Amino acid sequence: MRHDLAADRVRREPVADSDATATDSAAVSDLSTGIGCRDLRVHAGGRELLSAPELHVASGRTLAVLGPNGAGKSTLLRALGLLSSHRVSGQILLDGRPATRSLMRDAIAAVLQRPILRRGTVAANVISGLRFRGMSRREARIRAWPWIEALGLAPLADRDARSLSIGEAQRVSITRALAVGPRVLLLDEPFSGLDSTTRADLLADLRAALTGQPTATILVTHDREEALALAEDTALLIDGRIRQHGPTAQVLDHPSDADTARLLGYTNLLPPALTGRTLTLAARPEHTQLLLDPSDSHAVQTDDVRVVTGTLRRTVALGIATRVDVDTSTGPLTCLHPGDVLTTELPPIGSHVRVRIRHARSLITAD
Ligand SMILES: Nc1ncnc2c1ncn2[C@@H]1O[C@H](COP(=O)(O)OP(=O)(O)OP(=O)(O)O)[C@@H](O)[C@H]1O
Repeated sequence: MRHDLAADRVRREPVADSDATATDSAAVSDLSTGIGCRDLRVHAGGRELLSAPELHVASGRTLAVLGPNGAGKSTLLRALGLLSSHRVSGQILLDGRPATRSLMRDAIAAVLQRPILRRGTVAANVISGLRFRGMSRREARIRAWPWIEALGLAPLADRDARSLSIGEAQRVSITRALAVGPRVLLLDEPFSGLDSTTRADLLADLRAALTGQPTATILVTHDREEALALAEDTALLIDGRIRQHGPTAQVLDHPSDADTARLLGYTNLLPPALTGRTLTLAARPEHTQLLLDPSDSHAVQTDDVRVVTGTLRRTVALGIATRVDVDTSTGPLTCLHPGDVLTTELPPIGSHVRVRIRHARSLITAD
């Protein structure tokens, strides 16, 4: 099925060639395909919302733009798609050339946080994107049907779109976007309102559907799991600036400073005064654990393991884990023990305790 879809897309989009679908590192630097920008700046309300000196997503690749609320993720997406109502300067590139509104309109499809469906059936909604681009009803149906099947919507094809659950509606919205064969797919937090199972299924189906397609995809999200599931590359956006950009697994596991550490779940910051190291370290709570046995051999410090001391402040049973908060001389630490830790195993609140930290990452700045 996906092979047919890919072949079909190449027939419709002569600009796409086999190089454009490559997923090796060469594709990352291929500036002649996909979407990108140079010296992009966005201003509104008398301040700069975004500054992106350079960003590029090649055809066949997916970039996740990960950032906290208000970081400028939607601002970036809208500016790249020439959809912004703000003051935008700089250059937007489409397949290596300066983009115009009409070129961009033909090239992109967007999926937003809340699916917007028209009246009519699921099938009518999916083909509406193609109809909007001037295709006859018959041809649009022929083009759209493989996507309806690939995204598992065939059993719902004749259902009234207004009767769908939010997860089903978002699936329709994504299928409609894929069916037009966009050269650029912009996804603005499309999974954020979905329960975890629905979200995981849709992410997996979308990833499979995009594989082999000459589409440059940008996913805006604040969720690390979504970035991991969908994107080969990730950019971390904080306060309107791209702080890190690279292969997803590498970016997610190597925060460079305190802000990116917090964004990536490395919420325990350990200053040099606490660890004796020259740089601040950052660690995830799940890699930070109370040493329950005073003679524990795991207490040995190595390059990868630090042991620090503090005072036990509180414990919270979370069902799948037990959270233990410890106050150190330089600030609080959060430990996460898998499963239930019996309260009888824990020292009393206020006790002097030792905490073992593994997989800590050095931050470039000592903040
Ligand atoms: N018209 C405007 N005038 C002034 N500031 C604005 C305007 N529109 C947006 N902003 C600000 O721009 C910043 C970035 O907003 P944006 O919606 O791009 O963030 P985001 O990362 O997508 O956030 P979220 O995850 O909450 O959707 C925010 O601080 C927002 O308040």
